[in-house]
Amino acid sequence: MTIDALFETGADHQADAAPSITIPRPDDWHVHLRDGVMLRAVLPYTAAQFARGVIMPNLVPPVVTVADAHAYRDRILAGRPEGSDFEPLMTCYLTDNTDPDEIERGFAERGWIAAKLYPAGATTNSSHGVSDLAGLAPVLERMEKIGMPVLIHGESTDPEVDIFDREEVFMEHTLLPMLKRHLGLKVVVEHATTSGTVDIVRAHAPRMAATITPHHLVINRTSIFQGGLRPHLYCLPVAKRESHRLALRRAVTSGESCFMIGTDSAPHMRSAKQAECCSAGVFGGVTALQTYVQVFDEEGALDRFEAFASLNGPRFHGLEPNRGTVTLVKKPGVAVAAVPIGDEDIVVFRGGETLPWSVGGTKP
Ligand SMILES: NC(=O)N[C@@H](CC(=O)O)C(=O)O
Repeated sequence: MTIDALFETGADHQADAAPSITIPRPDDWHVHLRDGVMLRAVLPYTAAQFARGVIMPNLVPPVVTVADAHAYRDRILAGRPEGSDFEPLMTCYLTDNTDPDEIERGFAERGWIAAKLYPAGATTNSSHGVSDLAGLAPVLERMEKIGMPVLIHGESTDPEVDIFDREEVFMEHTLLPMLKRHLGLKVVVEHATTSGTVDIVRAHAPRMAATITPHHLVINRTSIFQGGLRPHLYCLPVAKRESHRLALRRAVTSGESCFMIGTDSAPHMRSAKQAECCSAGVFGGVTALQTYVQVFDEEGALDRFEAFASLNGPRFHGLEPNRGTVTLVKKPGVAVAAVPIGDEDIVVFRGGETLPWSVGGTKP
C-alpha cells in the first residue's frame, strides 16, 4: 500500500495535490447482482470497483444445484462490460432439502466457494430458506469436514422479536449453539450490524469472520426516519442505534483480520422501494469504495484500509489477494443518482451527493 499525501498548492497541481491511497484491487464478499436486465445494469458498477465478488444466490428460483451455479456464473460472465476481468465467486442457497453430496461436489469442482444460510422468511427471496436448522446438521457436518464456509444471514424470524433485536436474538439462540455443535465449521456472519455480533466474531476468529456493509458504517436507525421515512435506506438487517454504528466503525478500522468488505449491494426497482410495502435492500455497489475509504479516513486509519479491503477476505477463503491495484483519491466526486432500467431506475446509495473520495485508476 502507498499513501501519497502531496499537499501541493496551486490550481495546476490540484489533481496531483490530492491525497491518495493505492491498494491491491479489493473483492466484494457479499453482493446481489440479480439476473436479466437488472444484472446487466448493475454489474458494470461492481465490476468497476471489485476484482471478484461473492454472488448471493437468492434469485427466484434460488441457486441450489451445481448446474444452477454454473448457469448463473455464465450469465454473469456474459453480462460483464467489454474488457472486464471481474470474477464471480458463486454460492449455493441452503434449503431444508439440501443434499450434502451436492454441496461437496460443487465445492470440489469449484462451482461454488460457500453456501448461504437464510433462515426461511428472514429477508428478500428467502422463502425457500432453512426452516428447520436442526435438520441442517448433516449438511453443516459435511461442510465442516471439507472446509467449506457457511455464510449466514443472522436474524431471528420469530415475528414476536422486535426487528431491532433480531440479530442479537439469532446470535444468542441460534449462532452460538451452532458454533458449539460444529467446532470446526468456518462461518461468516453477513452484514453484521451490532456491537455484540462483532464481539462474537472476534472471540471465534480465525474460523469466523464478518462482512460489514458501507451503509451500516454511515447510517444509523434514526437516518431511516430523518425528516420522513427513507425507503432507500431500508435494508435487512435494519440499521441499529448509533452506538452500534460506532462499534462497526471500530471493528473495520481495528486491523483485525476477521472483518472484510461485503457491500450487500441489493438493487430493487424504485417502484419496489417507494411502495406501500417497501422491499429490503440498499443499492450500495456504485459508491462502496468511496464510502469505505471515507470512513477509514475519518477514523484516522487509512493505513489499515488495505487489510480490510484487500487482504482479509482472500486469507479467510484461502485465495490469493488480487495482483492489480486500485487508487482512491481524496478528491470530491458525485456518483450517478440512479441507474436506469427500461422506463424505471434503481436509486443509488449516496448517489448524486458530493462524496469526499473518488475512485481513481485501476490497474489489472
Ligand atoms: N439486504 C437486504 O436488505 N436485502 C437483500 C437480501 C439480504 O441480504 O438480506 C436482497 O436480496 O435484497
